[in-house]
Amino acid sequence: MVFAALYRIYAGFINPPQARKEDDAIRFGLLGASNIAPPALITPARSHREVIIAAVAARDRSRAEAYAKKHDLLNDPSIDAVYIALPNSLHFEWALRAIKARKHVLLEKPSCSNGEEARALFNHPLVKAPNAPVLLEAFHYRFHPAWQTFMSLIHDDAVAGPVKHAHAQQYLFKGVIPFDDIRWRYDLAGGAMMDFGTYTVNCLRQILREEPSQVIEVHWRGVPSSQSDQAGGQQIDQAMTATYKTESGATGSIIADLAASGGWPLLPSSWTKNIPSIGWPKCEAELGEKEVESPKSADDEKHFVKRKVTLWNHLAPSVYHRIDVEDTHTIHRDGTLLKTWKESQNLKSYSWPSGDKQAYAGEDWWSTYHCQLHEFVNKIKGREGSGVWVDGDDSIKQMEAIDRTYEKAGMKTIRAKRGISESTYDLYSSSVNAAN
Ligand SMILES: NC(=O)C1=CN([C@@H]2O[C@H](COP(=O)(O)OP(=O)(O)OC[C@H]3O[C@@H](n4cnc5c(N)ncnc54)[C@H](OP(=O)(O)O)[C@@H]3O)[C@@H](O)[C@H]2O)C=CC1
Ligand SMILES: O=C1OC[C@@H](O)[C@H](O)[C@H]1O
Repeated sequence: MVFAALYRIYAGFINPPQARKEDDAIRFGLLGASNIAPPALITPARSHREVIIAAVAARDRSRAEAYAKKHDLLNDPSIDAVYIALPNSLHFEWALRAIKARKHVLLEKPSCSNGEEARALFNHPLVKAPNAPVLLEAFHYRFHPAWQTFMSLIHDDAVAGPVKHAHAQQYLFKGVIPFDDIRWRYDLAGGAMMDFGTYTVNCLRQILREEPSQVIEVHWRGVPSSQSDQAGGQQIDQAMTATYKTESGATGSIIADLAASGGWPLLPSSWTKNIPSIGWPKCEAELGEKEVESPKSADDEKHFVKRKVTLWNHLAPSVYHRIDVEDTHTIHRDGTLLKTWKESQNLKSYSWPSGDKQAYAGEDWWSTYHCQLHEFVNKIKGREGSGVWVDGDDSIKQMEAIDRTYEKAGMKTIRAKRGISESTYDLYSSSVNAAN
């Protein structure tokens, strides 16, 4: 098991097999010499026949050249698609510019700074037009078979009742993110909710298949005062927890902590509060009871199943993950409980099950980013693909859910300030006018 995991790390993130490139491969340009581009695009592109990383644009030419050299990038002006891994506050502007230039866009999450920008971007006439460039918010985890298997176990009508509660959590050790990181900058639309929080809310929306429209409670922790000046005052959330309710009455909870510490067992919390700690990343769904057809019950009896499904490590499942399914069975007669038992299974899903519609050429070592790139290319090439996608309406609703959470946290004015800047608004309105 350990060797298999090491191999998946090596092939997926360090040294994938080099593919021979097709003549009509998509030529990507990178916007920003970012830390995430190597694992998210440059490495998966190495083993993709139809992707070439052709150029990198950075604020400083020598930095772009050094980055291109380090990652062995060609310099080619004929770009078909761009990968935008800039600070969050620049996503809207640069996605708009790229779409205007008719480039396909792989846009890092969160797609924009807020719902206002997301509505303007994803409803833009150039994005809605027939033959518009492909625009995808990079929720990479959704493209991996582990996530899709998790989804099918939750939404399997044969045994699964309605989702009653969803939970998602992600932690990073305190100290992992440097002091001057973009995540701690209010002016760059940083914050825990914008970063890890955007995944956890996205997971909730996927599990619930409904919007977490009501925010019940939010707690957040700001950056330490030593850091708050550069972060933009006490306006940046280092961690956030929130609970939600949907229209149908289902509930959800999230934990997003970019600097986790304390909570060590057996030791007083005053000793450990500054010691980095970690919680496992996981997503959980608790489903309502479902009556099932069953050979285990007599004619006058009813057989119910209540399911709970947990996916451990949804964010990097190609390294390791586990899906725990716990089904609680009950047999009733005339409303009286006769018998109850539990059935548990642990599943893994590193590639699509054979015979599955989605069982294309994926390898066990494909990272979430590789799976995402595969679908992005399919979309550009007009192929059916696996059917997994993140559409514009989804990305808008996602940003609106983040907005609601910040508003409930009492950070409404902060969110409003993150609105579309004047110069970007000019770019936006001129491109809308040109498209109409
Ligand atoms: N999908 C995933 O797993 C991950 C996604 N992300 C997302 O990717 C984006 C980038 O994150 P990350 O790679 O960690 O960030 P980095 O700080 O490593 O990269 C951001 C890049 O943006 C450019 N940039 C332009 N303007 C500014 C500015 N004012 N301040 C700082 N940088 C600027 C810089 O490139 P240059 O100087 O070359 O112009 C910089 O390298 C974020 O939106 C983040 O949410 C991040 C990590 C993981
Ligand atoms: O998207 C992300 O995934 C990995 C994290 O380390 C990072 O903070 C986040 O931006």
